[in-house]
Amino acid sequence: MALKQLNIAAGIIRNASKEIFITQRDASSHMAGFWEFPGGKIEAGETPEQAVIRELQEEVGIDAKSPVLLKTLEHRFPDRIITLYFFLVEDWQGEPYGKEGQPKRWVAQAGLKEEEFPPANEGIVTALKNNQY
Ligand SMILES: Nc1nc2c([nH]c(=O)n2[C@H]2C[C@H](O)[C@@H](COP(=O)(O)OP(=O)(O)OP(=O)(O)O)O2)c(=O)[nH]1
Ligand SMILES: [Mg+2]
Repeated sequence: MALKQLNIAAGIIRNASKEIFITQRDASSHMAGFWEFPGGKIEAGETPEQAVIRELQEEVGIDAKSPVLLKTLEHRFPDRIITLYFFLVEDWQGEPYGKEGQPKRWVAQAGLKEEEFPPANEGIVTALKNNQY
């Protein structure tokens, strides 16, 4: 069986106090219960930047301005290969919230924990913790 190939755009929403807005994945979803940077699948005909702007409107209710691509990571799960495009979002309109009813919280960048995120996020979480971005 061919592996599913998914392209995902996610937003690292960071405020002036160096806190990052994260949300928890639904119990019924892939990677259920893990915390994530809000985002989702890049649709046909969309650029990763267009996708992250749309996903942040849909999931957390903000209009992201000038997202900056920080890092692209590929991860192979038993049933799928995903490519993740992580964007830094420091400029937006609105106040992020769990628009789909998902739990959310602001967490200090230095207090991020790799084990709270899906395995594909390890590289980006470590880089953020180490103040690489
Ligand atoms: N948004 C997001 N997804 C992540 C992260 N890390 C990670 O492995 N993923 C994986 C989990 C999922 O397999 C995939 C995201 O897909 P998704 O289910 O959120 O897609 P979507 O928002 O378009 O949702 P849907 O329309 O299919 O319900 O990427 C992350 O930090 N943020
Ligand atoms: Mg999503």
